[in-house]
Amino acid sequence: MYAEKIEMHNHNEAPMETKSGRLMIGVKNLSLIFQTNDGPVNALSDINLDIHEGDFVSFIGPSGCGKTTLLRVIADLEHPTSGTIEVDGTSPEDARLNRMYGYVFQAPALFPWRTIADNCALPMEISAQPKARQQKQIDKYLQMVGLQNFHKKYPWQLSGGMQQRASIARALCIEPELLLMDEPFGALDEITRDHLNMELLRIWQETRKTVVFVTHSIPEAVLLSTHIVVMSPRPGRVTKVIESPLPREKSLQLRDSDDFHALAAEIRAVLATDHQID
Ligand SMILES: Nc1ncnc2c1ncn2[C@@H]1O[C@H](COP(=O)(O)OP(=O)(O)OP(=O)(O)O)[C@@H](O)[C@H]1O
Repeated sequence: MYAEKIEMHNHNEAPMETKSGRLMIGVKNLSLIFQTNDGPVNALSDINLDIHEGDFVSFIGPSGCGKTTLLRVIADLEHPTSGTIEVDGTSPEDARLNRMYGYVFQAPALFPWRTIADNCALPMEISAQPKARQQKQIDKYLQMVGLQNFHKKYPWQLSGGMQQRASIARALCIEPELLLMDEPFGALDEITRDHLNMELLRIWQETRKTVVFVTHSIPEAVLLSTHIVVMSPRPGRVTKVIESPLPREKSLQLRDSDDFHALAAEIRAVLATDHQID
């Protein structure tokens, strides 16, 4: 079953017991300083965060607050300067080697010379999965994202939204425990974005993955998330973790509800405490 809690705790407090579900990501007193020619950049400062199995967690905050950096630390693409992070009880490196991650970027990052099916196959080719298994996974996930008739097309023959759906299918093909998504719909028009938000919610319900999602959009964070991590810049800190009171099963009409507006207003107020959202 899904866990129902995410907690932010201060340094001296032990992490709180979870009501249910296993701890997928545990971050303690984590800081990250980039050394640059212009001097050190404090990208993340003293981050404490617990994310549980089945949660849909969004990171929101203004440009430069460290959302992508934190996602990359989870994915073992960056390493903390101090503090610790565990992913399902292991290091991010072990989690990466165990293929726990599916990563979806803002740009679909599909190879133009490969068909959609062959793009989806790539991570499975790298992990030397049998061809029959690759085919089964490609069929399953292209169907799930509504691209069952596009196996043989090339990326440039698809719209931006379809390309992004293909990149989600590619991430899901290796059956990752964790889906890490960095502003995946940021470059899309609003109508396509609405559609893909609903698709993503459906896929999340179907697969029961844990999702960590970076966004600049308050409505998107409210619509999608079970928990919203509000971050502030200079240095990047977690200002507040808000647990959503909205149901897990959602429709676009929910955006007209009082609960939706109240949650959006709460996020806006937290963001406004130390900065303006860009
Ligand atoms: N490889 C790097 N080397 C040096 N500084 C970096 C590096 N990557 C990120 N930074 C800096 O770290 C800070 C956090 O960057 P990050 O990209 O994580 O922010 P963000 O919240 O994701 O921003 P955006 O919303 O614009 O994508 C910024 O000041 C950025 O310039």
